[in-house]
Amino acid sequence: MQNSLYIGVMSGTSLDGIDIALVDITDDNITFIAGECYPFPNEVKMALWQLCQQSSCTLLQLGELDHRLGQLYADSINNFINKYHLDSQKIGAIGCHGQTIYHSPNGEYPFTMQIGDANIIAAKTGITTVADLRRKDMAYGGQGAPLVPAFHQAIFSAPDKNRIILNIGGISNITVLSPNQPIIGFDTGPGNVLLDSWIMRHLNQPYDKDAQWAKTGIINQSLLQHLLNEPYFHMPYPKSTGRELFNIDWLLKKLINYTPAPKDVQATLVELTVNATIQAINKQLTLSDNLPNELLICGGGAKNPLIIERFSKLLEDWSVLTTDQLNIDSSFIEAMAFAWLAYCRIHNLPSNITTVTGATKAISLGVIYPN
Ligand SMILES: Nc1ncnc2c1ncn2[C@@H]1O[C@H](COP(=O)(O)OP(=O)(O)OP(=O)(O)O)[C@@H](O)[C@H]1O
Ligand SMILES: CC(=O)N[C@H]1[C@@H]2OC[C@@H](O2)[C@@H](O)[C@@H]1O[C@H](C)C(=O)O
Repeated sequence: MQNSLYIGVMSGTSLDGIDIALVDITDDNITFIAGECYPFPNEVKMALWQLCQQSSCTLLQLGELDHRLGQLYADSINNFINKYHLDSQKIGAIGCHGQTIYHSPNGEYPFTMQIGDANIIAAKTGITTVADLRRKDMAYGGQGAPLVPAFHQAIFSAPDKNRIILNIGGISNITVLSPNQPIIGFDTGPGNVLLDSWIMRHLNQPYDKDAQWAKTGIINQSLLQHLLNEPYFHMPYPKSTGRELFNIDWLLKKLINYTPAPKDVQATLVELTVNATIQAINKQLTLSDNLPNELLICGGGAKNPLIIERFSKLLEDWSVLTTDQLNIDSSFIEAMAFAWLAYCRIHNLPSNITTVTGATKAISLGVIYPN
């Protein structure tokens, strides 16, 4: 009998750390078993932050960071295996996203770059590892992102409602599951990336826990409209973005000629995250008529009470929930998705959705690194 346990590993655009999920996957069942988050050591976080912010480094720095992240992923997985007393022989495969350091899907030579050497993961854990999960989609003309919609379809499809899954990580992305309609999914824009950068700049904190600071501010409507004029928000899908566009420099440029108090900027940035998504839902989607609409939120933003409050208020006819309310831990959905992508690759099942990424072919994503 084939092993049905898979490990998924995700470190995302927030640069906060490594999420690991253990998932039991068979042809007709996907069950979350356990999840852990391993924060990055501060110097690794700083090195990644600088690399992503400046988009430049020496080849030596890049090579060493690729190796170091490979080791960090492997050590975190081994800790996870020990903590849950797992037998590595019983793990079908590890699916590791790696760390995106640049994503450029629309240039003359489109590319997406994830680091964290998967050879090291396979060697140190003794488990077959699947990585490089985005580039095959790009080779077929796709955006290489977002990839989670296929997984969302596998676990969240419902015949009797229009369900939108919203992941609010550093960047936000949606998956639209509407009965009898093709699946749509794209990045809506910033999730937490600007919120984190702004509070770091002003209060030297990595994030605004429970929106305590944003709640003291007042939304600046004219700044909000100015931010919402960003052309990315108005581009048709398929589309994907990242820290290359939405970063502190983007925000500082937009703030020229505006002088709100820093706490008001924080409040306005929460509203930007919420409104960019609502604008995308209202202007770019056609949902099946006469069905109830549900917004299902996951990712770190699901822990932000102000974000949830604003969505509930602005989508008053909708049911606004977090995936935790469906008993699926909102912190580990992306990591679960990479376990599932590994399962698909090992079984040679297609795992991209062409209507989402724009690829010309549905294909089994990822490269297998045997141990
Ligand atoms: N209690 C909380 N209050 C407010 N914000 C929170 C809270 N907990 C987490 N967050 C936010 O969530 C972020 C982390 O989200 P997540 O782990 O989904 O990011 P990620 O995996 O890097 O994302 P992605 O790959 O989807 O861009 C933190 O940086 C922080 O901004
Ligand atoms: C290039 C890249 O790493 N993109 C991430 C990022 O983080 C959120 C959003 O932007 C999404 O497009 C994607 O991650 C998830 C896991 C995805 O591919 O679905």
